[in-house]
Amino acid sequence: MVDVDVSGALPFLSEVEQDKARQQALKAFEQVKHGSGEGAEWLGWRTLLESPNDAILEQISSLAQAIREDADVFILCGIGGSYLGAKAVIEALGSFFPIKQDLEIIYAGHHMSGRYMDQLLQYISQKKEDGSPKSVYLNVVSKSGTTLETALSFRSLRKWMIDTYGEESANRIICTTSKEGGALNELIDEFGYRKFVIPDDIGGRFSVLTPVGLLPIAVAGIDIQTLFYGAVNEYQALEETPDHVIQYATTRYALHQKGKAIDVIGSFKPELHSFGNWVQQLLGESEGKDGKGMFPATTSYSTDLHSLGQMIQNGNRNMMETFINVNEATSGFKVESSEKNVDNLNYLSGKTFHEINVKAYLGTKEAHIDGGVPVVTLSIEKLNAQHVGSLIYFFELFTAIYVYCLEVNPFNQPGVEAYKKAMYQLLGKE
Ligand SMILES: O=P(O)(O)OC[C@H]1O[C@](O)(CO)[C@@H](O)[C@@H]1O
Repeated sequence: MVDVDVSGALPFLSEVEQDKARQQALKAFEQVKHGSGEGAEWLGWRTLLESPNDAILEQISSLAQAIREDADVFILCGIGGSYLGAKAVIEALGSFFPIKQDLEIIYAGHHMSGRYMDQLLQYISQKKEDGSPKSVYLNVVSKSGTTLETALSFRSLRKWMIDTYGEESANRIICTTSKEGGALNELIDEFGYRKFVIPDDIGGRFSVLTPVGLLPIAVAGIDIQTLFYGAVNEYQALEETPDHVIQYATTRYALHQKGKAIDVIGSFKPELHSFGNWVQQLLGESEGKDGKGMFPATTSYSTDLHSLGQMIQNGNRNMMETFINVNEATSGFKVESSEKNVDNLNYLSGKTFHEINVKAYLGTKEAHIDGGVPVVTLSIEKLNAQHVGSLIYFFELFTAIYVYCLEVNPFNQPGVEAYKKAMYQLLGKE
């Protein structure tokens, strides 16, 4: 289970403030549980875990295995919830550096850089060392099937696939979209592309445990059954004993009520950087409505202590901080002893980087609290598929509960349309 430590935030809140917020969080949890809150038709991310569909997990795993055996490159074309969850898990559990001969995952469709597309097409057109062409698979993910960034990139990539592989391209293009509607479904009908369905009752940012996230994650070689059942376990545990998630929601809500406007969400594990980006969308699109919500800012430590650390320590006291910790070391890499000790680092000889990093976390936490920043720490035991699955569901449930505390519908994102409307007008779309 995800562990929650709010002791670094409680000194900033009175008992009355905590009690009031706790009542609101308990009420919000009941709304989620009984589907009685606004937007309850979007609770499919819970039903998914209540009644797991092993057949779909199996289907995804075996397709992923076939792709892994044949592909050199797997392109995931999507934006927002259609790629952030997969990227978060792949980076959390994968390798920092490409392993030779291993399949390469490339992201596309998440911006409109022509230079990126140009270079991507050149890159996938390059021959391998033995002179043979690269074997490329393309997974386009778009619930609406109309998102411009994704659709534009898919148009170019699909053309490249057809030019390169001819009819066989149909076997190499996999579409993940809604059951019906949207341009993608028309292409699927016309060209017979393989299709995975995003359930209607699950919004993009809550979709990582559907084929949206699971196919790319499985293609990356990660055990999706373990990931999924890690989430199922967390779901079951929190239905029984929601104390941890309620504590976090209570604390964050009380701090927001007291005027905190930014939640700096950081980890001392750089492999969790993209996980922070996933949380950022989950919270940002869910809570940022009606003039309410905290700005979710993602940081990666200790790197960002040398860029944002000053601001967090001494800047405007309008922020709180959420640390995401992993208790167990992910490597035993050690500081070696040096005969001459010119750099004066021998006092650390024999210690692991993990041990030093833990001290950096503890020191940072202490300093930030002293500097007036309330701190909450969320911890998982190990960085593996099971615990990352737990963390995913924990954040999903937390988001729903916390946003209901604000009396806001967590599951829509009406504000995203404003830029689209203005952009399409400028582009002359009819
Ligand atoms: O899967 P789609 O429909 O392409 O949408 C991608 C993303 O765009 C948004 O709708 C915002 O425009 C997100 O909520 C979503 O995750």
